[in-house]
This record gives sequence, structure tokens and C-alpha cells, in this order.
Amino acid sequence: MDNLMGALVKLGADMVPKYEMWCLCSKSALGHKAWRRSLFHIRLASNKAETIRGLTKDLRVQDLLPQTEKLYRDLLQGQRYALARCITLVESSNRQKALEARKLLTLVEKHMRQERPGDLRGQSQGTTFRIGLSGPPGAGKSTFIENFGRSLTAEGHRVAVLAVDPSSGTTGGSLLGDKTRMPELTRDLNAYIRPSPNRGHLGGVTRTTNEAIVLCEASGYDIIIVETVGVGQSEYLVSDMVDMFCLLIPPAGGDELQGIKRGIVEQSDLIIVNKCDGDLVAPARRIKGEYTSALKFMRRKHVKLVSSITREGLPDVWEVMMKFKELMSEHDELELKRAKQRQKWMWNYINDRLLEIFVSHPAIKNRTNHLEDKVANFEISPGTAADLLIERFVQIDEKNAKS
Ligand SMILES: Nc1nc2c(ncn2[C@@H]2O[C@H](COP(=O)(O)OP(=O)(O)OP(=O)(O)O)[C@@H](O)[C@H]2O)c(=O)[nH]1
Repeated sequence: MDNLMGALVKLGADMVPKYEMWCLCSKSALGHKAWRRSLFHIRLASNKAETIRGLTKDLRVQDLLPQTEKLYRDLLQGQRYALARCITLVESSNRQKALEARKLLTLVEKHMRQERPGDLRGQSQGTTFRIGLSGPPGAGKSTFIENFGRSLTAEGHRVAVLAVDPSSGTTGGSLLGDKTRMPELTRDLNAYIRPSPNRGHLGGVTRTTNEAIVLCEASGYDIIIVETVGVGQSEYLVSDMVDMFCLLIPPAGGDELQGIKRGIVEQSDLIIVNKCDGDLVAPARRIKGEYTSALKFMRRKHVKLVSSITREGLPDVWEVMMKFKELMSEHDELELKRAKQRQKWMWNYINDRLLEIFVSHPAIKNRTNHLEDKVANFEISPGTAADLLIERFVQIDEKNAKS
């Protein structure tokens, strides 16, 4: 019986219903216990086959559930409701929905590869552009995006704003993504603003943002702005999913800018000193000078002055961005950057998923509290405790493989 089931696992989803039929018919022949066991294996086989099929290039639109198929078609037509629902699907942690989301994304990318290959890869001019925007709370990010975004839509661009909110996972509160922060842009038919997701840990939230970018592009948005508060590690993750990473800072020194890590300044392609108006012009110029000299030996770094309220300097910022994109595309650097980012994200997913499997495994779950206590009481070193847990996990895995 086990051999038969093993063979079934290899057969794939197409064959499974036939065997399920066979199995149902042979319930009496197999006996109740064996029948139940075989049905379980078949469901497992069907699930595995489904997952694998979800990842192959032979996947067809018809393989989606009817409602997802409609969403897929409406998404490609640029319908906002479909974009919102597709992103919600991608954010779902429900296993079935996650599988459906994976299929949807596979099909969306397939469509993009065929119809608009440059958009996925950032190959040539005229394709999509992904901008990361980080800055400390109160720097003026929403005011900047509101006015900058509106100047872009006025030029005929379609702008999507996504938020990565480092606070949402831990506190349940939200620093970003509130639609009311950008009232005008929210009403603009050529703009789409996605409030930040209110669940999951940072990695999870960021992962779905990464996928939401592709969905926005498939839906016809050519400028994607990913906003994050520059107070945690989220800006590093965001800089790994955008073409150009920008840091928005207020014209203040010392305390207010202390939260910004040096690393993120160096990671930024463009530093925008905001609030350069009224009494703040002089301090804004001074800050610009400081950053310009700090970055002068670094390639392709810019510092610009703007006032998000008077809109002064916004066209300059756009010009720098377009020049940056042009230079990157000329040398195929943009394509290379996106390709490398995809590889990095593959490993991010693996890290996330493996950790999830590890911590939720019953044999590990039972041991962690005990070992954590020992580590906290200085009875065992953190490294040894980690080794013990990992060894236990590997042993269980080997045992399972043998049986
Ligand atoms: N003078 C001046 N004030 C500005 C400018 N841009 C934003 N502000 C003000 O700065 C304050 C914070 O602006 P927001 O746009 O809410 O800043 P934020 O970075 O989105 O803030 P969080 O939502 O806390 O992350 C508001 O009172 C704005 O009116 C500007 O260019 N000049």
C-alpha cells in the first residue's frame, strides 16, 4: 500500500482525482483503516502536486479559482479594486490563500515577461521606476509624497504608494500608510495608496510589500513609492526592493537626526533636505552642506533642498531621479540590480520560512522555553543552546526521511 501511495505522490495533481475515485470505490476492498490512510496520503499528494504545479511555467490562468481569475484579469486592466484585493490575497497567511496568491503572482510575472519584459527587469527607459523613501517621523514624508506624487500624476504618470511600517507588527499601532495623511493624492484617480498592513512581523510585512510592487506594476502604475520610517531595520529591507533609495530629513541637526544610522545615509542614493522655506532656509542649507561634504567621495550620491509645502525643489528631485534611472539603464545596471534583489529575496524567504518551520516544530517548541531559561540563568551558552536545538531538529528530520 505504501509503495502505491509513494507512486501516487510522484504522479501529480492530474492523476490524483482518478486515484481518489479508485480509492473511494475500493473502500470495501481495502478495509476502513487502510482506506482512510490512503485517502490521507492522496490528499497529501494532491497538495504537494498543487504546490509544485503552482511554481511551474505551465501554469494557466484557468488553474486559478474563478474569483481569482477575474481579479487577475481586472488587475491587468488597471482596476483599483482588483489591485487592492490582489494585495490582500498576497498578504494573507491562510495556507490555501497563500497558495492561490503564489499562483497569481506566477501568472502576473509570466504576463509581464511576455508583454512588458522591461517593466520586470527595469531594462529600458519608459519602464517602471521604484523609489524608496525613508525618514524620521515628522520629516515631512507624507507632505512630500502628497505634493511630489501629484506633480507626477499631473505629468501623466500613475503613482502607487506602499508603506512598510516597522511598528505595526510589534505594537499593533501604525506610523505609516494612513490614507488621511495624503488626502489629495488619495482622491487622485491616477494614484493608488496602500495603507500599511497591520499584521505579521517585519519580514512578513516587507515580503508582501515586495510582491505588492509587482502587482502595482502589472496594474499599470509606473512609479512605485515605498515609504518607511527610518527608525529600524525596515529601511535596509526597503533599499533591497527599490531602484533608488531616498532619505528625507528635516533641517535639524543633533538629536532629531540621531535616529538615522550612518549606514542608511551611505545606502541612500539621494538625500532630500525638506522644509527649506521661511526661517528654515538657512539651517536647511547648512545641513545640505554637511551631507554633501560627507558624501563627496561616494559615487552617484546627491543632496537636494526642497520645500514640500511650497513645492520648491520638487522638479529638481524628479530630474535627479530620472538622470539616475537613465544612467542605470544605459549600463544595464538597473536590470542587474533588480536581478540581484530577486536573488536576495529568495534567501530572505528561505530564512523566514525555515525559521517558521523550526520554531513551530513540536519537538523544538517543547524545548525552547527550557533552554531559553538556562541561557538566561547563565547555565548554558547561547551558542550551545542553539546547537542543541538545531541538532534535535536535524535528527528528527533524518528519522522522518528514513521512515
Ligand atoms: N515648513 C515646512 N513644514 C513642513 C514641510 N513638509 C512637512 N512639513 C510639516 O511637518 C510636519 C510633519 O509632516 P508630515 O508630512 O506629517 O511628516 P511625516 O514624515 O509623514 O511624519 P510621520 O507621519 O510622523 O512619519 C507637518 O506639520 C507638516 O506640515 C515643508 O516643506 N515645510
